[in-house]
Amino acid sequence: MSQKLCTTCVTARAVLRRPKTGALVCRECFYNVFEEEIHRTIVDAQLFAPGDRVAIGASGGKDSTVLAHIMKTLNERHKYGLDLYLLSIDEGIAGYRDDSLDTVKRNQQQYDLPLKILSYNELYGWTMDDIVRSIGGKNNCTFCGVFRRQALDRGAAALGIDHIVTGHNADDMAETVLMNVLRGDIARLERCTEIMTKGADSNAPADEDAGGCGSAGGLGSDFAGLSGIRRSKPFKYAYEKEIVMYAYFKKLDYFSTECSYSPAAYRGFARMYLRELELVRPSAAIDIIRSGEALRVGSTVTRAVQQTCTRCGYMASNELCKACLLLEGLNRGVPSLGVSSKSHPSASDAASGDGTNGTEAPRGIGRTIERWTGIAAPPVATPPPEKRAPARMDW
Ligand SMILES: Nc1ncnc2c1ncn2[C@@H]1O[C@H](COP(=O)(O)OP(=O)(O)OP(=O)(O)O)[C@@H](O)[C@H]1O
Repeated sequence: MSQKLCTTCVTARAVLRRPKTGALVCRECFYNVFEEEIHRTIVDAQLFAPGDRVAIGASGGKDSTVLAHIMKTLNERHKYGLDLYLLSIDEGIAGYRDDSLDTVKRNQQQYDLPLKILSYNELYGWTMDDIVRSIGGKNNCTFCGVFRRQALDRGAAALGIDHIVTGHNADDMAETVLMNVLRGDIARLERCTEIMTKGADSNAPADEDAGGCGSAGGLGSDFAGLSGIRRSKPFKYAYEKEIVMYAYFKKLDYFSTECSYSPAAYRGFARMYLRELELVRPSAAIDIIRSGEALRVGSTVTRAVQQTCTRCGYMASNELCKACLLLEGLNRGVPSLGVSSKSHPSASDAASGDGTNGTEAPRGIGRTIERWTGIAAPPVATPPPEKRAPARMDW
């Protein structure tokens, strides 16, 4: 196969078989087609308007690193006229997020984008390490997903940004559809394939739609305006494998270690199921997304009525938003408060809600790409030496 020509340019040697289409392509044609598919997604969904201030949710992982690279590339190439920023949340997980944030700081230099980092500690007075010490290893992803969502909203609002893009990809979307089907969450199923949401997050776990906070540390009730923050997923139709290949061939600098608190989440089962489906039907992820998009939910299905959190003023499905409830439980030493919700998924589900438990690029990525494509991978790119330059906080 390695001697075959690219089926697009019919000139250069093919270096990979696209997982999405099965087409043999050379490196340049792969970059081109991958980037232009994202551009098409953005244009078709009318995600942006000139002058928009857009924050890229940057975790340092493969998806958001490729997203930052592509958003910058397309913004310049197609003159979107966007003001781009990197927005990172430091959950306070020693040995994981501190290392991935080092990657984001390098990305900030590489892409020359302003970076804002907000930490759980400064927002809530708790790091994830503190939370796990307090509650143990079981429900921590619920806290993390809910708090991250709020932290991203808060960071964006503080910067006058009304649009956050995240690196959720086609595999994430398809898994979410499957999970909502499997647990019978019809109301969420209706919304989970939307490319853009405003306020409530269709992927959010439990009552995470509420975002919000109720920090004993006194975040106050300054959530006015946050309900207007848009979230979108330009990688909605991009296959995770192709994102990894793009990062690999472009030698992008990303962090590929799994979160130390990542449990055997329910999403993991959906992911395994999707992988098996793809063996017999490579288009399974896109087909599942399309099915989700075409679904119309009957009027008899009960949908949560959106309210305002009486404590912090943010959107909620109950008197208190989920974040306020969780924080209340932590501060009162009753961490189970707000974790179990009859009508909502378990804590392990929550790991997936904000995309907090996505599949990382496996180690030995060269070997993996070889397995996926059947083509010998080039030598592994070593990340550039760490520069340790201070992050630019020029908001
Ligand atoms: N700590 C964070 N700070 C900012 N954005 C985040 C953070 N964690 C996740 N995100 C956003 O949510 C998306 C999905 O996150 P998830 O945890 O599922 O990771 P992933 O699928 O491995 O993505 P990535 O490879 O970008 O880490 C990320 O691509 C990123 O845009």
